[in-house]
Amino acid sequence: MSTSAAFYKKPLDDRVSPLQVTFENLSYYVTVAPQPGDKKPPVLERVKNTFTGGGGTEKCILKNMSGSFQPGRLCAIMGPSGSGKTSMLNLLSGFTSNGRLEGNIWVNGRTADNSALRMLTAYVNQEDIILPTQTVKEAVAFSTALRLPCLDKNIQSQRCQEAINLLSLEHTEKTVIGDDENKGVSGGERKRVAIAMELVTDASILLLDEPTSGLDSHTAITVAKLMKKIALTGRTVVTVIHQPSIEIFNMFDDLLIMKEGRIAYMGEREGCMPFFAQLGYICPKSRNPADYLLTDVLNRPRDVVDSAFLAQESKRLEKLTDAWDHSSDFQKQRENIEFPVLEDIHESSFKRMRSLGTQIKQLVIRDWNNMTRNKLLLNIRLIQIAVFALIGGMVFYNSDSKNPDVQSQNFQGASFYIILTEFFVTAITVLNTYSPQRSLFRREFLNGYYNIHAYFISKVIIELPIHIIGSLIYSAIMYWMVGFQKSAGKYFLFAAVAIAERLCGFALGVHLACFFVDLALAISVIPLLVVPFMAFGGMLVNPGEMPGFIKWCQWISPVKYGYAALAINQFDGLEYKGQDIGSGILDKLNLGRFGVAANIGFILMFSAVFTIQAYISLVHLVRQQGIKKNKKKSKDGSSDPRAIILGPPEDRFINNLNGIDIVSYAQETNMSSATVFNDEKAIPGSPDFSYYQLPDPLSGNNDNRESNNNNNRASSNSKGNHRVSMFGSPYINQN
Ligand SMILES: Nc1ncnc2c1ncn2[C@@H]1O[C@H](COP(=O)(O)OP(=O)(O)OP(=O)(O)O)[C@@H](O)[C@H]1O
Repeated sequence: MSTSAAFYKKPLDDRVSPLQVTFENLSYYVTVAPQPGDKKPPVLERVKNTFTGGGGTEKCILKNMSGSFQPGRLCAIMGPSGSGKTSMLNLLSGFTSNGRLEGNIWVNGRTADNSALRMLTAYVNQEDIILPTQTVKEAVAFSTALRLPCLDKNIQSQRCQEAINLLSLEHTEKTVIGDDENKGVSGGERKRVAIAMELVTDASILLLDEPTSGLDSHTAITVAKLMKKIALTGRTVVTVIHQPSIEIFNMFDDLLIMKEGRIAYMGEREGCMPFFAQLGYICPKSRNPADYLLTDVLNRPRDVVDSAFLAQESKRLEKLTDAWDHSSDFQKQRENIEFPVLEDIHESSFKRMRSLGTQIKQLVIRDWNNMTRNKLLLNIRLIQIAVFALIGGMVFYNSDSKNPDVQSQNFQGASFYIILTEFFVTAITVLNTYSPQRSLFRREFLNGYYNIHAYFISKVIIELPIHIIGSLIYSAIMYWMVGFQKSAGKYFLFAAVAIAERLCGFALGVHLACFFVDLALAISVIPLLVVPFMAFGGMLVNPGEMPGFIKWCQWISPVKYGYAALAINQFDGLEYKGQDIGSGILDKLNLGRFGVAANIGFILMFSAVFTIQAYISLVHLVRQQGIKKNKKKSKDGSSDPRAIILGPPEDRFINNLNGIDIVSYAQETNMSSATVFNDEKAIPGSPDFSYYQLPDPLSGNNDNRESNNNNNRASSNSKGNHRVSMFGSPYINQN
């Protein structure tokens, strides 16, 4: 019998647990918008779809894929563009956020759902989104501090340095990552930083999407060598690659060749070309096998219009993938699935999230650096505050010296102006700043850097003081220039309203940034809020004179509460030449029965509502929509994906071992230790035998030992149950 585990070697790095990924009948579907020419559903259904977002047609991205990825080996996923390589990697990493999944993915024989896969894998995706203002060392240290399972600070910094050295990034340690506008590290270095950031997690499964794309050939080879080096430590390394050079191609241990969501070949690299040769595709000696496969064998001609020829090509390609399903190499993959590595998965294999306090601390430090290094943005924000205050101050300058009518009009105008600048300008500024960080948040969240609470709280910690200081500067300039009432109490209430409106604008900006995928879309939605908020703001039209059926809208406008608070604050007790003029004006304004403090309270309530909405939008952003959930329960009844992974393998795989000569199986598969059976066939010597140490395949030690005294292993079972143990604690098979 040959099995997948034949590939398995004891890891060289004792931090690594050998994790084998197997998958069976994996199909993945997404819903796409209805295409022109699609049959239209009945009217009622269309109306329902408008609200539910349903109604699209289902598209199959991956079709019935079965196979395995082995620990200690480097596997390349190759295939023409659109063949489903990235989708496959997204499924393996648990990054898939929508669609429907059929089939199973197992890690060491345990069902793994999206969240389990995210905890077990490190994923370097194509975009390698890293905060541009971080230096190389800061980026790697940030990942280490938040994701390395070990808490010891010295070990953390040692591990961070190890990763930097391994990726030859020492000379760029202090260089910023940069972006299109501010040049930082090169494309290849950036790619290597992204790999280092994942490597420090000590994850035993490393997935990379096109890590060599856009790199010169020398750097591409360096990255490929590095992947090989990582695989040799015992990790399972899977990479999507486009058109590798012959040198890189020869570094791969295994290949998964895909065509239109199906497997065209999966197995050892050496077996690939003979497999295709057998189907009549013989690679000329002068050609790079990867080029030959991707251009001559698997590619559908794109520039041909002859429909008969295209139909012929479709048939040819279908035959090719059908041939895989009937091949002996496919049978090997089936055996890998049926007889997986069953080694225990330990807690240490999970990426561990730090405490909330540590997450907040790391995020606050990073955000602070980001803000202070982004000097231009910071300066513009400060200048903006000063300019708006000065313009307002000049337009409404010395209003207290004017006659009562002008004074009243100016105070009302100034109050409205303050609300517009503090509320709407802040909302737009925040939206512009936060919207681009959306994808960074999504990537880091899904990669297990931090949770939503930590992200949220850190943003508030960083932004709150800035907005409060901003409003204080604004109030200090504007209040005295306009000539509002000279009273410390009134000044502080004025500042409190400005702060509350600014916070409300901040919360609205964050909400819009989290809710809309696209910044342009979010900006175009802002007028839809601004105009009604202004119309019902209490200044443009007298609230008492509005038509009854629409009057209530004033109560859902944060502008109205701010305007009312400022107007009441100023007109209350306002005198002209010793005469009270304020009460008359307030009566005419019809601003409602609430006082200044109550109005401030309402503005803060709006801030809280926008904040909650922002939080819900963030949750929505990372929510796993529609993906099949892990319904399986662990043996102790838990449906927690972590408990399932830490528990025993599925009965199916244990049962598959029944009746098999487990000792020769383990020897054949190079396992260093195996087996406890109350089954005479499997037991060398005594029927009470409980543990058998096989020769270590790496040390070449052939001194087989029999032992009865290993307490961690099974002893004979009084009930006569069969016990099977591969590398770990025994699992009882109730026969
Ligand atoms: N969420 C989705 N909605 C609609 N179509 C999708 C979705 N995800 C993937 N696809 C489609 O599935 C196919 C496979 O996409 P995928 O990105 O996995 O291909 P790929 O082999 O990685 O391509 P490339 O080499 O060009 O990156 C493509 O036709 C793509 O348009």
